Amino acid sequence: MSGQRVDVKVVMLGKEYVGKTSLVERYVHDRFLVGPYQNTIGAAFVAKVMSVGDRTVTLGIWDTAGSERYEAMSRIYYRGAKAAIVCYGKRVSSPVLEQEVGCARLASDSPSPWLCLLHAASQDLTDSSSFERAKFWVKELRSLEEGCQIYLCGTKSDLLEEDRRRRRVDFHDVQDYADNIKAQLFETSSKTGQSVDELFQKVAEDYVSVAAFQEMTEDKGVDLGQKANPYFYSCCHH
Ligand SMILES: Nc1nc2c(ncn2[C@@H]2O[C@H](COP(=O)(O)OP(=O)(O)OP(=O)(O)O)[C@@H](O)[C@H]2O)c(=O)[nH]1
Repeated sequence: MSGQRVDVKVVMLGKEYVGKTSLVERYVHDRFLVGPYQNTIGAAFVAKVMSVGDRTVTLGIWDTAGSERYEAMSRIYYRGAKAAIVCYGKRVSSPVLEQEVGCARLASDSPSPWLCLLHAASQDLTDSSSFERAKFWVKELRSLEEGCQIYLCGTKSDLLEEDRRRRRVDFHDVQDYADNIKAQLFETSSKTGQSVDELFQKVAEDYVSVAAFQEMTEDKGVDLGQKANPYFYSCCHH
């Protein structure tokens, strides 16, 4: 990656355990890692080269740590980002969590496996909502990073496929919220790969559209007809 130019800085934001690292893993390496949950410390960076039509676009993806302990660091990583993928998870009912929590406990190398169990449980069973945390990041980005396009991402959709009653964040409520903040909404599964490529492809396509629009306005002035597109519209305000 050294010397390679990154076209689009993308930052992954969202509560711990929501599935940000898994999303990046699925997109970049097309794999879903099973095993004990390993929280991100600080942030991780990866770049991926992709095509949009006849253009080559390099996404530079910063995967931040979801733990509130690292909140100040996440702020450093979203500076100058052109796109933010803000993740929220559907809260799921206890059978799945018990399974996940159990895995964390059994597989842990920790000398105190019960501490590990309690830690994992507190992240979902007693957690109010990762959606609230997503809103927190959206608010920050809106006020501090106006040039950053936001993509809301509902993760772990495979868990819902198993049982629709597990849905805790209503899709239509989120869609309304996404419309209000002019964000695009995706529901993904890193386990099955559902909509993961589409999400990152959209990020790159939007970058190419905006770059083309900027070139056009620099050369020929603004075509007001283009402002019917909400993405161009918000772009014109930056
Ligand atoms: N079933 C299912 N589990 C998932 C999915 N994505 C992530 N997970 C699981 O959820 C747990 C947390 O995933 P991570 O990707 O590490 O979460 P994160 O948001 O990066 O967490 P932090 O690094 O703490 O911020 C792991 O045990 C994953 O295997 C998914 O799409 N489906």
